[in-house]
Amino acid sequence: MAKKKKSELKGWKLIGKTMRKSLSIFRYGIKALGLVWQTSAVLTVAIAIFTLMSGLLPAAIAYVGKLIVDGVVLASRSGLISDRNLALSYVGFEALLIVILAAAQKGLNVSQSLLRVLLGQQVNVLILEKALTLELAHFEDSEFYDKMTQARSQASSRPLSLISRIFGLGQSALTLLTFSGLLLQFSVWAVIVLVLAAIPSFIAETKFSEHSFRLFKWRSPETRQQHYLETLLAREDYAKEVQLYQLGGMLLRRYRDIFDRLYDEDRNLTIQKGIWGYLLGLLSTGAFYAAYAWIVIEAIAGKISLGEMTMYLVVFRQGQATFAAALTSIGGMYEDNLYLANLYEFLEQPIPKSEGYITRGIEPDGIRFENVSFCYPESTEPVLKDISLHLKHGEKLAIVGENGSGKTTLIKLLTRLYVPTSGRILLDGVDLNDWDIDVLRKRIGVIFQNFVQYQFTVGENVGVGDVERLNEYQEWEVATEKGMAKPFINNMPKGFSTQLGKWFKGGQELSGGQWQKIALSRAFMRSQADILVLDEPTAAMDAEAEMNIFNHFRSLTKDQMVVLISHRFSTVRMADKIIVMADGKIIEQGSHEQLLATDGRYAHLFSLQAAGYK
Ligand SMILES: Nc1ncnc2c1ncn2[C@@H]1O[C@H](COP(=O)(O)OP(=O)(O)OP(=O)(O)O)[C@@H](O)[C@H]1O
Repeated sequence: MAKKKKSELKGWKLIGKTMRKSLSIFRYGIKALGLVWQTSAVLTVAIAIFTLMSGLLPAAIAYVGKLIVDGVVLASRSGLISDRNLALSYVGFEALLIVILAAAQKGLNVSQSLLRVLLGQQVNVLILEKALTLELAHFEDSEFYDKMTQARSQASSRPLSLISRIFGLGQSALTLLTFSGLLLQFSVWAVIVLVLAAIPSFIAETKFSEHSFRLFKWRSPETRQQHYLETLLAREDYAKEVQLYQLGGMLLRRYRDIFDRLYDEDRNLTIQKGIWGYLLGLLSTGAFYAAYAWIVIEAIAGKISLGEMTMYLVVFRQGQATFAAALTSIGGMYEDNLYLANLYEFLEQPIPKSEGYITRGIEPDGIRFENVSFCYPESTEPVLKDISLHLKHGEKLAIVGENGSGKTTLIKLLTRLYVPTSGRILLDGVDLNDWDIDVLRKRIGVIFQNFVQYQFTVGENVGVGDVERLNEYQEWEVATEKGMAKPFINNMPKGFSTQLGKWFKGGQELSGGQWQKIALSRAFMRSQADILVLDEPTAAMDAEAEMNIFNHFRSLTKDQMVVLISHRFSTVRMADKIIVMADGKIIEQGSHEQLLATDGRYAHLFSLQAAGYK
């Protein structure tokens, strides 16, 4: 008894699970519909109307088919002209219906194609807008990156696919309902056979959808790896090293290996899907021919007319195909939903909003680090430990220290790309976190070691330093003068209008030092900023350019606070204040003279470098 109850309970649970699963296919339907409606209300309405027409017409056509056959039989028996004309008029009517159906189907196709393009753009913009709100830490988090890649890879086509399938389902439902109406006149059993025969393929479809989505999700890291290898093999900036180190063969092999692994899984899935599809299709075919034989027997027995026989056969054959298509649609919707869940997971990822709203400092105190420590996310090892320093307005600070000592990290905190794990950073007496982020960012001009080489014109490459004055020629001139880029730009045939980089037609490549001069000019372009952060700004420049810049450094940077990272002591010595970092800590600080007098780490490094020049 208890056993029976247990198995009953199990049965209910299974039914509940299946129901939930079936209902879940509509979960993102409303969202997708909203998205599609937002993209183009006109096209959405057009698709709905064409769907309705395509749903209703097949039954009408089948019915007219019956009228034609019966009309032909009648006319051949009676020999009357009026009967012949009636049969012919049915043929004409059917032709008209077919023309309308074809128009509706074409209209559906065209509207869907247009909507697909618009929707693809809309979803991609949504994804990119979201990407703009992300913090640097998100980009460095591989799991999150995977989510974004997944969202981008397919989701632009999925919302339309879901909507098309929902509409398609509606269309199939209409066709089936009208077909069932016709078929019921024959026998209710025929309707039941029609429905039952299609169910096994539905179950298989849902199962395979889930499986293929899971594969897609697991594979995200591999797919990204493949993209990366493609980039290494096919991008101009990697080509040099790939050729000279003869990496091509090895990279291509890795690329192939990943493909082979993925292909094995794909092949298995496709073969399984094919075999199951075939076997379950046999069931449907068997059911169809059983019903066919039944209808034929009834016609021979004279219980139905020839016209009715033709109609039932058409209805049965088409009805079965429609039913199977509807169930496949449901399987597809299930798959679309899984993908859309992924897209919305990405789009709805909560991003902690910057709370800061302060736009003015309390006192002109400059920058102050108070016992700042920092660990990178997902790491417990502090990269900065108890950093305290003060930089007044107009002062120039240089940071020196061995590789990996935390210099760049310190400026990432100063520019608020990251937030300290403990301690605080103040600007003019206000915690950086309390500053309005836009106001704060406007106050800072920065070049990182790995600044971006935009494939834009020379002028724009400088102009991006202050996007509000992106195209102001006068400003480009002033900034490039300061950044020592003016002479070589003047020598270029199109001056500031020269396209840089090799990606686009007519692009010209620059040398490493020339790029760096462009980057430095970009930082000077932000002349309204009162904080200038320069991470190795002259490492690639020739000695003369470097000396020129630093001889005029004070007049170039006027009253700006400057934070400069450099391994070159000739540059560093010009700063008002120098801090020496080691292992995330400040081990010495003072002016060049003070630090030399202390005869510590700085003095040692300075004398090493000076000796090298003797
Ligand atoms: N995004 C990151 N996530 C985790 N750890 C990082 C990240 N960036 C840097 N680190 C680690 O932080 C430490 C300090 O790096 P940082 O780039 O600040 O050094 P640096 O002093 O600027 O070195 P260099 O002179 O080579 O430019 C290094 O040990 C590095 O491995």
